[in-house]
Amino acid sequence: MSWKVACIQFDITFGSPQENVKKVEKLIMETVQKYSPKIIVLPELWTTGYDLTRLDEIGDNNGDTTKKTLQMLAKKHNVHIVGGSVAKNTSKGTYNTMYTVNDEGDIVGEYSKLHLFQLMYEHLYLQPGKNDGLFQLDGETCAGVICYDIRFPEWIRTHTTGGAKVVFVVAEWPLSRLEHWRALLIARAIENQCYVVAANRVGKDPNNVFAGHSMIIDPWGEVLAEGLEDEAIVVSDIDLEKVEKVRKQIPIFEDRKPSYY
Ligand SMILES: O=C(O)CCC(=O)C(=O)O
Repeated sequence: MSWKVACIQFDITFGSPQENVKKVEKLIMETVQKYSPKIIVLPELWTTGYDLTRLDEIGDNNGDTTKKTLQMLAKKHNVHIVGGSVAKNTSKGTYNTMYTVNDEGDIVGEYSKLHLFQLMYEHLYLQPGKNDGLFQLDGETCAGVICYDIRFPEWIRTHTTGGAKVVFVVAEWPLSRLEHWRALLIARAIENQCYVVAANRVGKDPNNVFAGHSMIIDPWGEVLAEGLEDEAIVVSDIDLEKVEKVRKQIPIFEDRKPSYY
């Protein structure tokens, strides 16, 4: 199985869902026209940005509007969409939630960020998720995680021991820690012998400048495509058979000693 994947890295208008939805509709159309990808990946909190103090007002009730929008776009353009994440408002609080929709418009994945990033005050405004990020696309097991999650190798390992061959990462990662972003993503790909497909926003908000540098990394740790710090579509083909090849060459999953860890 080979897929063309496209990460759309763009600047998010702070606290303005309507504007951001319009922009994403246009960007998805352009991406499909230019590259015909099988999968499109969006960044974290792409409808609101980090306007955390106003999430009650600008978050999405149960994610309903986001789900409808992504379903409509996936069907219209015949593309799977790993829909970044949005603020989902519920009676139990607000979650930072990723929806994945297949090209038939079915919601195949819903994951709410588990590790909340205290440095950006997420723990004061958001609830941690309780489910894993595994989902199926074209019969292949994939996983989705959100930004700070990549600092927790045990979490990503849970997904790859659960069968994931591709780990999608969606983020609003600041430029000041760009080298952490790059190193952590490459390490997660090497240690799990999986593809890592990571979409990060660019631009700035009142508190941060964001790094961009969306990356597509193969199971050997080679960077197949990488953005810079401006708006871009980062595209590569990924061949899922390479996961098996690398796992045979250095059989990490066979050689693990989980009873000692
Ligand atoms: O871990 C980091 O340095 C950045 C994490 C982050 O920005 C986030 O989770 O939103």
